[in-house]
Amino acid sequence: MPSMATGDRKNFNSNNNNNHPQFKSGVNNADNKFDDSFVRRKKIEQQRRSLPIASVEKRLVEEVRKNDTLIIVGETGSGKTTQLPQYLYNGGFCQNGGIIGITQPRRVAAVTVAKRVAEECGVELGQKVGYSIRFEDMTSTSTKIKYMTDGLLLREALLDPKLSKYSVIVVDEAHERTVQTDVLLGLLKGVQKKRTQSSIGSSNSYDHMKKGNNEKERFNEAGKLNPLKLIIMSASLDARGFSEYFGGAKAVHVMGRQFPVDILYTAQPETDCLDAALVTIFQIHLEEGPGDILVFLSGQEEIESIEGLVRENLKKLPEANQKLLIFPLFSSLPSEKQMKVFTPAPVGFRKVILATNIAETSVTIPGVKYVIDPGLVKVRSYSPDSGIESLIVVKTSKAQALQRSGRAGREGPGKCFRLYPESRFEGLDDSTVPEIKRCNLSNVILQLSALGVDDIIGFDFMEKPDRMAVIRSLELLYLLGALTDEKKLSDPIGQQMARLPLEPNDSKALILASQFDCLEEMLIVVSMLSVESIFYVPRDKLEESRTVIKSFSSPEGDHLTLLNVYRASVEFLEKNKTENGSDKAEKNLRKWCKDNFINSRSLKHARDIYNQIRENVERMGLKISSCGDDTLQLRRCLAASYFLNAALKQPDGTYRVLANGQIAEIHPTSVLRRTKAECIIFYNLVQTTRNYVRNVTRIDYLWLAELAPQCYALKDDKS
Ligand SMILES: Nc1ncnc2c1ncn2[C@@H]1O[C@H](COP(=O)(O)OP(=O)(O)OP(=O)(O)O)[C@@H](O)[C@H]1O
Repeated sequence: MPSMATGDRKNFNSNNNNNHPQFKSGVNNADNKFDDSFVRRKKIEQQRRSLPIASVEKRLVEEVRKNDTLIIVGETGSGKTTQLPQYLYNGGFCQNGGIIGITQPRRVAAVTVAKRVAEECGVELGQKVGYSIRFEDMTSTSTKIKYMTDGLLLREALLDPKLSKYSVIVVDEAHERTVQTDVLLGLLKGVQKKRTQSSIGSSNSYDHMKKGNNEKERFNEAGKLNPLKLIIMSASLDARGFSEYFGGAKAVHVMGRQFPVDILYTAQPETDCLDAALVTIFQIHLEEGPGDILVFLSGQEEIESIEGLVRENLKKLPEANQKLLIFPLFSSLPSEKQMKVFTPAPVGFRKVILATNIAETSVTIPGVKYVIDPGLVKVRSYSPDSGIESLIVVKTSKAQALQRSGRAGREGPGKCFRLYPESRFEGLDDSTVPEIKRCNLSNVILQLSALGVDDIIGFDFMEKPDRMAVIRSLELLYLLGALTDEKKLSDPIGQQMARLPLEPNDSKALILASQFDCLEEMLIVVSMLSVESIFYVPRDKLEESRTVIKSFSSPEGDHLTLLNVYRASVEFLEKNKTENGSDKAEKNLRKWCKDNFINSRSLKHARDIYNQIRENVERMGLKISSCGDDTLQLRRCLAASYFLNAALKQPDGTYRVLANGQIAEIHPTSVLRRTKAECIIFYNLVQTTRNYVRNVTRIDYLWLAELAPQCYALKDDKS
């Protein structure tokens, strides 16, 4: 655990190679008291006009008109994400009823950018400007500029293979090369071809299109679907690679950054990054001028650990120096708490935001002037040999470092403190290894199969995934019964799995649960697992929370514990509704959550997800029945669905994953951490300093051969 002696400092070397002209004064928190909506609109207008991209608006619109595919590279903060869609809208790209769709790799970016653009346009969010992310749709029939996650657009392609409602699609932050982006790029290439060739008579999508209001107008005079304009965008893009992939597509560079960012490096390598981050936070707080601090950390654990340390150290400072507000930001944090980060600090206070890389691209956090970058990131990693996907901490790439420093200097000049020497920066990889090269591909394969792509190896990927990883994922889908011997989507299981917006294992669990008569319970379990951190325990209440949380614990494991929490909350809510009415009941539920150390937003999110998946399975005609208190059925169903995540206890108390021999421990947050069941199934494996399995349930070893004979019948893995 890092500690900080008063007076600790880090020595930084500055490498300010920004030869930028003098900048205008930035927006300052102190202005807030004058912020009425008129002043704010004026300020926004002025800000928009001063963005580097503003000077090339006409040229960009012209280039999009002339080229079906365009690659745009421009510095972070130059205005690509917020401005280009507005330019295209004003340039008439929505006139024929089409929509401009902009994809983002992350939900938080899609939401916050849409909010900003709606504000810039002076419209209500969800009208002309909206966003759509999994389980949350903030669009309407009037939406013309739609921000969304790349995964969401992929799902839309399942229903409308020609993406016919879009006139333009902008793939933003393409440098991140998430697996969804890569699949999307291949798909969009195909869509462009189809759109160019299609005509009313032969178009399958015409029936689909007739349903809309103005949709017929999207056909040109020759009766063809208008071509799809495709824009690939980023600050740190290998423009040549993308251009080659798109058959020599034109690349344009938007020059200039709005404000300079001074880059500083530590003089020496840091052995303890958390400690270095902590010292740097206080160094900035005590020595630098006004401005908020954004710190990039690798995960929730590190964030919570630093949060506690900052609080402790803050108390030791004179009262005048204690005006530092701490905001965590990570993906499983309830969205309400995530959004708090974006509200300005009160006058005289400084914010410090402790974030994972969800704050790395696209987002502008108002007030941030200082960025602290320890240079590490947690990524998905997949071993085709073991078939196990895990999370590991690795060094960032140069592109990521650039994106991180780009979060400063958006409203005024900024500083980025890299917690490593400059020589290490030089040695970093230019760009991040595409996720498709390091993740389990079963979901991608399932989605592509549903789109009629059976030959995954032959699919037009920008970079081909590892052959072995494809084979492993095909195997998994085959074992789950989603694919036939001919590698086609099976009917009905594969078809049903592809229709559910979930990972293949979860979809299979729901389908099987209808046969095990426990779909009601499995819907709850899968929804609760989708939101990750249901319990929220402040650091100073660890002891107290243990007793409270114990009242929900099931000796059978975490899945049943989550079920207990959900059921208890529904019971509380229903009873309260009868006594106090809906609004009061919801309010009381939030208090109940707080008293029980439950994250109320996560629980609400789980309820929303539950309702949505329930609708999905109802539409699919699955039988929804409940096993009541017969939880044996539910555990057997979990074993039948997550059989590849089965593990056996070893004499030393660790567990051996049966499918690949990997050794892991039960995560400290699991209710089975102390009881040590003989045989378990787990939901996921996390690799930090050790291997941990999370969300664990006790099962009977013999069930595996009975319920998953395709995997276990002939083996005797107990030896
Ligand atoms: N929510 C916001 N609040 C205040 N200013 C904002 C907000 N969103 C954007 N801006 C302003 O608009 C500028 C351009 O933002 P935009 O996201 O369009 O840039 P970008 O070129 O896409 O950057 P990046 O490559 O980092 O995503 C920012 O630098 C900032 O000055």
